[in-house]
Amino acid sequence: MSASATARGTDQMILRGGKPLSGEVALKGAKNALPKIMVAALLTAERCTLRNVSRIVDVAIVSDLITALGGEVTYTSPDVLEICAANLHPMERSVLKEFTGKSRIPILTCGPLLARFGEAPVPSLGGCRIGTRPVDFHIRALQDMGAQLHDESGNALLTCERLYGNKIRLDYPSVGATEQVILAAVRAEGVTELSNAAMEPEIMDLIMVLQKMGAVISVDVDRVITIIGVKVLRGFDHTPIPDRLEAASWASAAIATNGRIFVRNARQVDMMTFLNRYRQIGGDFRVTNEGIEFWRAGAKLRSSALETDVHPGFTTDYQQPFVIALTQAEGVSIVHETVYEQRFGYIDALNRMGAQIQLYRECLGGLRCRFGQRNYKHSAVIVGPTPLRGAEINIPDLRAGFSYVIAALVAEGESTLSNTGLIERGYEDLVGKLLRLGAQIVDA
Ligand SMILES: CC(=O)N[C@H]1[C@@H](OP(=O)(O)OP(=O)(O)OC[C@H]2O[C@@H](n3ccc(=O)[nH]c3=O)[C@H](O)[C@@H]2O)O[C@H](CO)[C@@H](O)[C@@H]1O
Ligand SMILES: C=C(OP(=O)(O)O)C(=O)O
Repeated sequence: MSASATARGTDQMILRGGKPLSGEVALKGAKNALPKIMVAALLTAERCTLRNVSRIVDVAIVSDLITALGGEVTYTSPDVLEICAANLHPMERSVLKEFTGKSRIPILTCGPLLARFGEAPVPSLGGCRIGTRPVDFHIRALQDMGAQLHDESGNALLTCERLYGNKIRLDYPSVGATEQVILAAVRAEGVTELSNAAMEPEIMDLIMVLQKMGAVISVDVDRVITIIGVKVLRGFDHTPIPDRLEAASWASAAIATNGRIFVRNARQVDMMTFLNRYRQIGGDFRVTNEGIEFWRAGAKLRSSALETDVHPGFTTDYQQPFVIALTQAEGVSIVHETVYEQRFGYIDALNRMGAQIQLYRECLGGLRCRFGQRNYKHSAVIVGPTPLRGAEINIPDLRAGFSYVIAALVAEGESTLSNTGLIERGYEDLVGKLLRLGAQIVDA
């Protein structure tokens, strides 16, 4: 967050609504790809280069983690990062403690650390508080590959002589657990066949990197990924895929504020499901070789019924910003959140701003969901269009934070958002981008 825009406090932003956002923003490497690719660099002693690196907090956390493990992390230009993990050492308890609760990434070091040192402590993770987010699939998969779990006075430690390939099936296509298995299997002995794997574009990007490093990985039909372990991996030079989640956030901002935003570097192939839904509710877009431009097709937006799902479904991380657009749509919209049990914690504040959103415990959709009949309010019914008015809001998580920014820009009057630092986990230079799009930030 730039110093000027946060003049009211280090973690606060005051926005005045009522003006459409118009102009251009450019995407850099994806939040959900970059940090995992940085972890892949721990699998080799050779130098690795990452380009178009976004200066988001989650990248800074992983840079610090790699440094604390003895790796070298250097920016050779503002967005080019070099990593060399030649002098890596096992994770000490103090390092584990320092990175507890900071992001989702530290657990992905388990595979590389087991491969290099035969031991890896199991970190407690951070990330958005949108559900319980256990790591049981990660641990079970590593155990299936030969790791042993020890619980030393509450500190879980994995050890192994070496990891072995195995047939592993995930109970649910978890992104993190899929990445865990891939990162562990590339240097395991033998073949690993992972079924019910997640297939998100960011996972495919990680696989591209590992293939550049010398790994042998095939992506088969029906969510099966096969990895043949190799003894040595080499360095890589890679430009991660652009952030489709940020692209969808700006697209939602464009139609909610009735503006027009060109998102440079946005890729149609990663966003097809989102683009279809965008068009259904009355958004339009133009795809060019340089990116995608987003705007409203007509004066009014239309309501919709949708369910979040694993890729290629409607990604859960699109959900919160999109809901703000739905508050401006004519009629009744339904959103069934099937990935996280508690991703509607941000709704109360929107209702205070004038939105009419009711939450339900029932599954309001056709998908078989793990949260039905379990007391989680995971379906939302949105009645629109509703004018919004400014409010004081505390940001609970990353995407909720961006959705409140959009709501504040739609609203009449001023809104004070606090805890804006959380947004920096996934959006680089948010204030600069907002200002260039014409947002009215008080005191910026
Ligand atoms: C840093 C990163 O890439 N974060 C993304 C990643 O999170 P993350 O990798 O944490 O999300 P997962 O795909 O693992 O989680 C999906 C669901 O599986 C459950 N689960 C997961 C693992 C496990 O061991 N046990 C278990 O029950 C979770 O509680 C959740 O309900 O994928 C999510 C789903 O697309 C996105 O919302 C996050 O932005
Ligand atoms: C849920 C998200 O992130 P994380 O998994 O890092 O908490 C997100 O990016 O929307």
